[in-house]
Amino acid sequence: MNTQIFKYQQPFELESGKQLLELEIGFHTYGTLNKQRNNVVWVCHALTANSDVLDWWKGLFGENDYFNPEEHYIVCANILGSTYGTTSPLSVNPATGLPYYLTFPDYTIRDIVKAHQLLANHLGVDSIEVLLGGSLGGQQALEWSIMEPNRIKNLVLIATNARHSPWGIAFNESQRLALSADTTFYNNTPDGGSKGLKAARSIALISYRTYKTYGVTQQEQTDELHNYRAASYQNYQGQKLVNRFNAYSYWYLTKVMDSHNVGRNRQGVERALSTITAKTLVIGIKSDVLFPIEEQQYLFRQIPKAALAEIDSFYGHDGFLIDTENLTNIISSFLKTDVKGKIIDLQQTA
Ligand SMILES: CC(=O)SCCNC(=O)CCNC(=O)[C@H](O)C(C)(C)COP(=O)(O)OP(=O)(O)OC[C@H]1O[C@@H](n2cnc3c(N)ncnc32)[C@H](O)[C@@H]1OP(=O)(O)O
Ligand SMILES: N[C@@H](CCO)C(=O)O
Repeated sequence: MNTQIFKYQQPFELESGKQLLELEIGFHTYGTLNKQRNNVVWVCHALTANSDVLDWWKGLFGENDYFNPEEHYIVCANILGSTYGTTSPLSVNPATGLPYYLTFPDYTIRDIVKAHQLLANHLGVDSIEVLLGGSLGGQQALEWSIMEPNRIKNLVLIATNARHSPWGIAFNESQRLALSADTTFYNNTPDGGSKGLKAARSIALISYRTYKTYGVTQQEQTDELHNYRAASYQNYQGQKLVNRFNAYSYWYLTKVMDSHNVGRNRQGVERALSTITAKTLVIGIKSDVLFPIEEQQYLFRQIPKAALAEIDSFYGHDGFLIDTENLTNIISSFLKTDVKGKIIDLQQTA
């Protein structure tokens, strides 16, 4: 299915006080909005995905999956600064007639959500039955539920946090060091910084997997002193991202992740989380080293109507994209549950 484009032809004000003169948002919808307007499932995607959620979240989203276009009106929008249809550092700045590259303004998770609110208004989506996202997508979903509590009925937060951690920022900064060490990053060409991007993805991947994942999938079969499998894997994965992404979007998106702090200008994180009215399911992955389980346990304790599920995944953080059978079991039982009190501890239902 092709990406649709929503054009917002007015200045778009950012949290920083800066503005984009024009905004385009790439998005996908599947299914139809029903008469009661209560079948909207809105997906917030993570760092490098796109709006075609039926393509990258198979097993949870699809014709024969729990979230399907037959029953649901599924919406997913590409995030600000990404490369799949939404205004990004590779877009032309109307003020100069040239691509932004590193003159793209800094922005935050709140700006991404604000853009998606414009799209929701445009689509006539005034109530979201289920808002969900993992990782950076979960950060957006959490922000949205605080910015517009009345629009969100059910909230599903997977492998995410309330404020990006010093550990997470350190990983992101290490990736930006890799990007900026590649002098072609300053060439201002669409493929500038490709070698840096390859290194950055390699660094990031270590935080998305675990010691055990590598031990099982990349174990050497011989005593050779060259061509280690783990080394080949890092190169392969780095190049795979270079082939479908760009260094400038990656630079800005890592900075966006660093900015995540639901407590900013809201009298702190706990106060902000206490204002969420959606029935909320928090899912944590026990093997996640980037967004450790303590971060989801914290969300569970602070959000008023919250349930918690902790899952085992062989993959670590990226388990949120891969372990869809587990997610389906947990999310479907949560949505059937009537939350009356503060605590529903689903733990692992599957
Ligand atoms: C066109 C687009 O826009 S696609 C956008 C969709 N992307 C997203 O949604 C982003 C989120 N997705 C992801 O991060 C990933 O795709 C995940 C986490 C879902 C899955 O990761 P994968 O890379 O598929 O899994 P995994 O870590 O097991 O790696 C398997 C790949 O590594 C290759 N590989 C494994 N070991 C090695 C090795 N030692 N040396 C070289 N290559 C290796 C495999 O052949 C396989 O290659 P393939 O992807 O070409 O089939
Ligand atoms: N693997 C994810 C990032 C982890 O949240 C992505 O590339 O979007």
